[in-house]
Amino acid sequence: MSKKRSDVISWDEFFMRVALAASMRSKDPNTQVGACIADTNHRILSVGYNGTPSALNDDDFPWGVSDDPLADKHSYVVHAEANAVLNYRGSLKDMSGATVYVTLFPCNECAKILAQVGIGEVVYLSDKYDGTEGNLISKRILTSCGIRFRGMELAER
Ligand SMILES: Nc1ccn([C@H]2C[C@H](O)[C@@H](COP(=O)(O)O)O2)c(=O)n1
Ligand SMILES: [Zn+2]
Repeated sequence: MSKKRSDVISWDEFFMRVALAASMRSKDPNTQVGACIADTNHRILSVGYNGTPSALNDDDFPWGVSDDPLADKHSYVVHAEANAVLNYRGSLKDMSGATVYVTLFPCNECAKILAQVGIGEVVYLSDKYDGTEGNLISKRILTSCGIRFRGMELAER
């Protein structure tokens, strides 16, 4: 009788790879972000990536950055974490204590949304905006709300 496989990927790696796969759907030429929300029973609740609202034709909107808010992508893009929360079709109560796996550390706006739906933990791959104003505010929000956060790395496969 053959033995079961023991070298399976961890839950952390599995959910982060789902988030990474979601990020590959992003049309943003500079920063592609994916998020995967998993509950305490290791079930995926929702997935999202950064993009314009689905009712909006993303060919008609800017993908660059500008001093003019009308011509700046940030004015039109919904963040990956926000989309993951908004895409969920179940009861928001299910998100209580859930973990969000995100390829980029959440901004302060997303931190508020994650706090409001009761997310318990944030696991992130990159923190490339570490130390910026928004990043510091985000960390203050998460810490004050008792939301744990930790970085992780993905091995090359
Ligand atoms: N936690 C985050 C942070 C940013 N995003 C999105 C918003 C933009 O599409 C892009 C950031 O663009 P950049 O300023 O780096 O050119 O990433 C997100 O979805 N989640
Ligand atoms: Zn955000």
